[in-house]
Amino acid sequence: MTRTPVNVTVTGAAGQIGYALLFRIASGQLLGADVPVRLRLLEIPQGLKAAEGTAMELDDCAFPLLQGIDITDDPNVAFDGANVALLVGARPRTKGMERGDLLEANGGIFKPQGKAINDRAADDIKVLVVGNPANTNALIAQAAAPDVPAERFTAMTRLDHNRALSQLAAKTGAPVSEIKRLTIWGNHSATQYPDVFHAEIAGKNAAEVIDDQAWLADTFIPTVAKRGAAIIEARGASSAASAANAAIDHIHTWVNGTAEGDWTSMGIPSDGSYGVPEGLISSFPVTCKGGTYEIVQGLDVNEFSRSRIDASVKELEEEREAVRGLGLI
Ligand SMILES: NC(=O)C1=CN([C@@H]2O[C@H](COP(=O)(O)OP(=O)(O)OC[C@H]3O[C@@H](n4cnc5c(N)ncnc54)[C@H](O)[C@@H]3O)[C@@H](O)[C@H]2O)C=CC1
Ligand SMILES: O=C([O-])CC(=O)C(=O)O
Repeated sequence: MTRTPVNVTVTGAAGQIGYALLFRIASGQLLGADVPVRLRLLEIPQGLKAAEGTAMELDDCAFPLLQGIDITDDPNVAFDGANVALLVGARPRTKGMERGDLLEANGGIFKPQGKAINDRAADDIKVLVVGNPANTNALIAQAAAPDVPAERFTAMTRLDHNRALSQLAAKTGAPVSEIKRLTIWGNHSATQYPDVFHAEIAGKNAAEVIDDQAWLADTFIPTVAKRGAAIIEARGASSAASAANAAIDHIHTWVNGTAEGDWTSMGIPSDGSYGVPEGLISSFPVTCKGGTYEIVQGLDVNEFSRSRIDASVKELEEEREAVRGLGLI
């Protein structure tokens, strides 16, 4: 194999998403079946031993594309020459923790990681933040990386997008492959807005095919928005394999493009489109081509959608104010 390997850094590598993610990256599902990769695993000191165990298992798979694995607790080493960074490791909310405490604890993780990306990553670095609160953690990392183009910092709403596709398929009986142009707007939180008004099911407008406004408002939207909590309730642990799958989808689409006539959802820095204040990392409908993305423009936003997008964006603004108040951005 003559092609230079792509350096993929994964933080929180010893966690449950990491375990579901690394084998798929090493097998070629992230970047393509002909793209060799070198993995850089970042963990906190207590996680290093488990990460070493995972690396042993990766070795035991004898993946032809895997050109090396480095394990470290130093962000400057982990992000050195990184082309793709998956920021998965985060401080989970624990009992009695206030929202401000959570943002502050995550600031302690994402600010130094953003700085290390700024100082060490390759010029073509693409960053996906998975660790919650993903949109605001992405904002913190981005603010600490002033030399990296702002649009390289993205947050994951692809899991929400995939959840919404699946719910629509179950409701209408259409295969997932026939559902296009769905959008998740806003924050990766319970305020997110899964929008079907521009979606198509087998070429027909999804809202018209469903023709059930009450189901959309009272079943579909809350089911998608609260799916993460429902999984935690059922599994006793948060989504891991589906989150890893969505992370693979997010980067794969960003690098390889969206299909003609379709789009996806990504948390990206707003350029002010659709009234979302500039700079907020909010989910939008995007098309990807040649390793870049663009917000889909010109969609009509009806009153029902407007109020829901505004509510989620308001939450993002509050999170931004909170981290600003903490001096994190
Ligand atoms: N955006 C999304 O759609 C989703 C986001 N998530 C979020 O993803 C995150 C990870 O989830 P899990 O893997 O299930 O958690 P986990 O707790 O199993 O693993 C997290 C790992 O991160 C490591 N870690 C903590 N601080 C770190 C640091 N500073 N540097 C490097 N590693 C660090 C921990 O040692 C641990 O191994 C959580 O914040 C979760 O809420 C989960 C599902 C979906
Ligand atoms: O709340 C969590 O940790 C899990 C999460 O983001 C999701 O499943 O969407």
